Amino acid sequence: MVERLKPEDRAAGLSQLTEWHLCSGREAIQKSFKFQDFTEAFAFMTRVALIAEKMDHHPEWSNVYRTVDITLATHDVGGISVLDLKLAAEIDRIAQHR
Ligand SMILES: C[C@H](O)[C@H](O)[C@H]1CNC2=NC(N)=NC(=O)C2=N1
Repeated sequence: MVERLKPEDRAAGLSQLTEWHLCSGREAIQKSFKFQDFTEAFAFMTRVALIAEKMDHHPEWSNVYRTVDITLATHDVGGISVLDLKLAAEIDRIAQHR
């Protein structure tokens, strides 16, 4: 079972990511993505969904037109684990190759 990260490890991991923020009032990280249009946003979500399923680690997200808001947390440990940092990095990689 994956472990909940200690604050210092969490901060170190976050500093390696671009524009992911700690949520206020909840141990989770979040980032907002904006695309050219709905089709681009949904194509991105489809790619992320396939990676998430492969990792067995799933985002909380919402989509409004061309914006996708993503929150990552590890429900099994009630906080942030290395899986959230890995998925965030994968999501950024996907967003860059659009
Ligand atoms: C049984 C299964 O491995 C777990 O329920 C997985 C599935 N996807 C998950 N996704 C996220 N974000 N957190 C989890 O704790 C989690 N657990």
